[in-house]
Amino acid sequence: MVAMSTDVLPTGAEAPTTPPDVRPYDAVMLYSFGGPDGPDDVLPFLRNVTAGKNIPDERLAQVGEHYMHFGGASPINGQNLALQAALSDELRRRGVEVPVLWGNRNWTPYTRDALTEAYERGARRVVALVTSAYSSYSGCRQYREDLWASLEQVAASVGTAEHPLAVDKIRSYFNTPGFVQGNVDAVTDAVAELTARTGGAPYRIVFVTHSIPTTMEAASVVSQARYSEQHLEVARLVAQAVGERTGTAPEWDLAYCSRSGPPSQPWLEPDVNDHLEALKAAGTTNVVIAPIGFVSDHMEVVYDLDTEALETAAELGMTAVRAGTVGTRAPFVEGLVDLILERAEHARVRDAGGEPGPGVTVGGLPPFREICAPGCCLMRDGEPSGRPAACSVDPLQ
Ligand SMILES: CC1=C(CCC(=O)O)c2cc3nc(cc4[nH]c(cc5[nH]c(cc1n2)c(C)c5CCC(=O)O)c(CCC(=O)O)c4C)C(CCC(=O)O)=C3C
Ligand SMILES: [Fe+2]
Repeated sequence: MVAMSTDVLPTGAEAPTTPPDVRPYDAVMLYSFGGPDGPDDVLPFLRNVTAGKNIPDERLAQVGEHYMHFGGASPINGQNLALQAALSDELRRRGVEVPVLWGNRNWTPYTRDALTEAYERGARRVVALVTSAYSSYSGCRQYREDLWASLEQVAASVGTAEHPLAVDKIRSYFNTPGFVQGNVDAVTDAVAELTARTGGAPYRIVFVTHSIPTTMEAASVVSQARYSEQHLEVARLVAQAVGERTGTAPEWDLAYCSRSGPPSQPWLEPDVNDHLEALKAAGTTNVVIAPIGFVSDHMEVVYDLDTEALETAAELGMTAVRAGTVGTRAPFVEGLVDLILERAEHARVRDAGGEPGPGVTVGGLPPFREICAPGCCLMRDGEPSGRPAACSVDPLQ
């Protein structure tokens, strides 16, 4: 006689599928930077971005000019609409019923309007997904400060003393499988294109991100690894995976774009243009430029890289291919949905008085905090910002 087991499903049977649980959240907010939709928006947008900051008029005129090359419209809004649709589709595919809203810090649709709409539609608990994968003042805390200010505005407009809805934030996701895989796929495609153009000559990968002041870099260490270390980790993982896929071991570097601020203020270097020059002088002629610092083809990518850096490379006689950004690539979108569901599970555990397990990561750095530590990313240019920030242990720290 063979003992029959009743607690094991017979081979080939489908497990009953219950959709993943997104509770306690009743809305997702894609939370982005914003950008102008046309020439008349450019100046007011730049005034929003630079309010209270020490950016010389000269630099503003220069950046305004970059937008004018593209009809006065930033590509970022269309890219966010596409990501919003892709996230909605992926959530629906998994059977998760939750609206995906979109709110920006610096242009319409503004965060306060997205949150007011969410409130009016009955949402009380929202999970925010920032369109920046890395932690620093610019990529994390500034979003949290603007979120706090937006929640104050929503409270004022609906007439409550307390914030009428609670917003949690998805952790910085640079070291998660979907973001890294999306970049591996994008760089692999670029290597294939470069190889087709050069006949397989040796090449180098120049990873690029947004430069920040060195004071902001130093303050980003509170977030578990500095801004530059976060990028070096992604670069290492991507170069290694691309090497495995292509049967090469590509050499690589990390360079920076889009610096602003007065020349006297140190920012992270080398600038990508200077770096291409140095590489050429040292004998490199073929490069893939991989903008791992950006989740889609923002103005920094289409202007500072596609216009300026590719021009520099051409002047130097180099063959350069700019790799895509993760955009709406499937591994990235699926990874973001995994993060939304992970955050929901962690919120349920905390609500029940428990301590959630660690989030999923790749590589050697820890999962970044979901609830920011006191003083996290506090400095922009050497001074504490002095503004309350949402999604932290204490909004005033
Ligand atoms: C780290 C970082 C990210 C990545 C994280 C993230 O994605 O959020 C980012 C994103 C973006 N930055 C953007 C635009 C601008 N950033 C500026 C100014 C600054 N950025 C900084 C850093 C970052 N910025 C810093 C340290 C400054 C100096 C002033 C300050 O301390 O804040 C200025 C003012 C003019 C200038 O100085 O260039 C503009 C117009 C856009 C929209 C682009 C589009 O339209 O496609 C996006 C996505
Ligand atoms: Fe910026």
